[in-house]
Amino acid sequence: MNQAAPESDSPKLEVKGLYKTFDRLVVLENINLYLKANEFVCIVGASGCGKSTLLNIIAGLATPTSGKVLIDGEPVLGPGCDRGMIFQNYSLFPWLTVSDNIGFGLSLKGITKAEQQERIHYYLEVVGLKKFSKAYPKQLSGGMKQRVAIARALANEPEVLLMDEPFGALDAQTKEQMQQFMIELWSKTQTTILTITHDIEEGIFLSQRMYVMSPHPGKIQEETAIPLPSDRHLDLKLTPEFINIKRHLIQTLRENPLSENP
Ligand SMILES: Nc1ncnc2c1ncn2[C@@H]1O[C@H](COP(=O)(O)OP(=O)(O)OP(=O)(O)O)[C@@H](O)[C@H]1O
Repeated sequence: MNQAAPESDSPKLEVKGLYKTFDRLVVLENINLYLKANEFVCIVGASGCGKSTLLNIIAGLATPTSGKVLIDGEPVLGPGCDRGMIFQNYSLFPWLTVSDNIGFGLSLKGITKAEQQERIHYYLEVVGLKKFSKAYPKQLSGGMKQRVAIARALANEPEVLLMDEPFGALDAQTKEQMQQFMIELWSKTQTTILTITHDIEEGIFLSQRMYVMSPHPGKIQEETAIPLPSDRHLDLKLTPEFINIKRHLIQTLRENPLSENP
């Protein structure tokens, strides 16, 4: 069920009546969603339901066929510094050190050298990589590379952080460490975060609200509140409250047909 934003609380990010068609294939149909400032929201859905297409449109990397995306009430017309994007494959510059990767966007924005250094140091500290400031990406583990990518996005101080399956390339243990890291980072920075994932547990653990997408065409099937404490530890995944939410979401996703698309 699509939900309009509550009137009294103007959203940080809003998607309104959004459709996307490739040739004659309708990939997204009437998507409506919102994020309040400082919220952590996940969109969960099966492969091929249009999650990446939706996130790319929100990022301004693709255009909708109709409908709009608003940040603080202003329409998104293309990529912008108000949105930081994290991809599954880290997308770091291999020839730059960790510090230079984090500072890359800052030098392009004309920020003074002194402020660049200040932000680099601050975000190195936030992601726990101070000792690796001079290392190159190839010297880092997958989880560390993703923390550099997150620090680089945050250093630009975006209004919203968008993450596309950010831990999908990591092994199970590192993935859980990154989920814990992300919750702590979110409490520290209070960034507004929208993540897409096909991992239901990850979605529940990270978010305050979730949107479930159904395929053919991609629609918002349900909005689900996650009424769990905001101070979360991985053991939360073993509690009856967590398992009940997981059961509900699994059953909701099972109502969907199998994907016939690539
Ligand atoms: N540029 C494109 N041209 C034509 N069809 C496309 C294009 N991009 C995506 N699609 C189609 O849109 C549908 C949704 O793809 P999308 O990658 O957004 O889904 P997804 O939910 O993110 O899947 P996954 O989790 O596997 O990445 C698929 O059927 C895909 O083939």
